[in-house]
Amino acid sequence: MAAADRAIRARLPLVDLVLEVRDARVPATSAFELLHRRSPEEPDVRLLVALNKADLADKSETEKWVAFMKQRGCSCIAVNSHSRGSINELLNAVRGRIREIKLGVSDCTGTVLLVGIPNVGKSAIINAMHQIGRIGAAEKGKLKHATVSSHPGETRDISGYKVASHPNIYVLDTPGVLSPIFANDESGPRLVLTGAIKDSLVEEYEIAQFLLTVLNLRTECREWENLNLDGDKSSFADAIPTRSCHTKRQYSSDHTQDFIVRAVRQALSETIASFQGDLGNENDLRRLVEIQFTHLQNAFRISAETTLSSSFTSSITNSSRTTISTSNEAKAANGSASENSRLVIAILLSVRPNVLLSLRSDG
Ligand SMILES: Nc1nc2c(ncn2[C@@H]2O[C@H](COP(=O)(O)OP(=O)(O)OP(=O)(O)O)[C@@H](O)[C@H]2O)c(=O)[nH]1
Repeated sequence: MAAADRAIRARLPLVDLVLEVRDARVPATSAFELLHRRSPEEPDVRLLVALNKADLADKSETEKWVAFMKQRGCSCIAVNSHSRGSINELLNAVRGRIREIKLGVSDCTGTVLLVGIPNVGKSAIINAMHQIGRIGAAEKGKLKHATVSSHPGETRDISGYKVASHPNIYVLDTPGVLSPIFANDESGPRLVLTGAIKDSLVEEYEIAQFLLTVLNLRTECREWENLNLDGDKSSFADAIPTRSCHTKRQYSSDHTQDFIVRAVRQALSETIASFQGDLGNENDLRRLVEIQFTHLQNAFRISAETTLSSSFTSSITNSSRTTISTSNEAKAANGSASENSRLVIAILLSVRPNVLLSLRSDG
C-alpha cells in the first residue's frame, strides 16, 4: 500500500480529473484519505466523487450525501456499476468535466485517475465504462480487463483503460489504499462489514457490539417477535463453525442457518421488548447491548468469559483514533476469541443483510 500510495501521489498532479470512488453505504468512512489530507475543507476542483454500490445503500441517505458534497463544492454522483444506465450517467459526467477542463481544445485527450480504498468497486466501474463507452469495436477487443474480486486488495498495479472517444478519455485504475489510522472506533466494523478490509483485522466482539448497536436503533427487530423455535437447542454450539482468518464459513445445512438466525432474532426481540430504558440515551443503549450479549451467550451456551468493551457504545460519539495494529495487539491478548467468534458469526448471520442495506450514521 505504501508503494501504491507513492505511485498515486506522483500521478495526481499529472491527470486532468480525479475520480474518487467511495462506498455509498459508508461515504465518510470510505473517503480516500490521501486526497483530503491537505485541505479537507477545500476539495480539489478536479475531483469527481462516485458513491458506488448505491444499489446496496439507503436511497434517501445517498441523495443527502450527494447534496452535501455538492454543497461543499465537490461534484458527486451515485453509481451502481452493475447498471448500464448508471455507468452511462457517470461517463457523461466524466466527459462533461473533461470538456470543461479542456475548453477550446479540439479533439483533446483527457486523463482520469481512479482512486479509492480497497473493494469499493473501482475495477468494476472501469470495466463497465470501457464496455459501455463509445470506443471502436477493434479497440475494445484489444484492451484487457481490470480484475474484479470480492476480496480486497486484488488490484496491484496501475493500468490505463480507454473509456471514450471524442474526446478520448483514458482512465488509470489504481490499487486500493487505506490509511492505517482509523478515524474513529466505528471505522473498523464499518470497513469489515462493507468488505474493504478482512474480518480478521478487527476484533470479533467489536463487530458484534457495533451490529447490535445499529440493530437496536433500527425498527426491524421489533418485528421479529413471535418466532417459533423448533429443533434441538443442544446442537447450536456444534452447528456454529469456529472461524479462522483462512477458513471460509461453512454451514452444515440451510436449515441450521435459518435456525440460528431465528434464535438470534428471537433473543434480540425479547430483550428489546422487555427493555425499559431510552434507546436514545448512550448509557441505556450500552446496558441493552450488554443484556443482549448475555442473552445470546445463554442462547448459544457460550461461557461468559468476555465482558463487553465498555468504551464501545461511548465510541458512537467519540472520535478517538484507533489503529489497526492496536486492534490486533488487543486481539492477541484476548484468549477467548474462538468463543466470541461463534457468537459473532451467529449475529452476523442474523443481521448482516439489514446492516448492509444502510449504515445510516456514517459521518
Ligand atoms: N452490489 C454491487 N456490487 C458491486 C458494485 N461495484 C462493485 N461491486 C462488487 O464489489 C466487489 C469489489 O469490486 P472491485 O471492482 O474488485 O473493487 P476494487 O475497488 O477494484 O478493489 P481493490 O482491488 O481491492 O482495490 C466485487 O465483488 C464487485 O462485483 C456495485 O455497484 N454494486
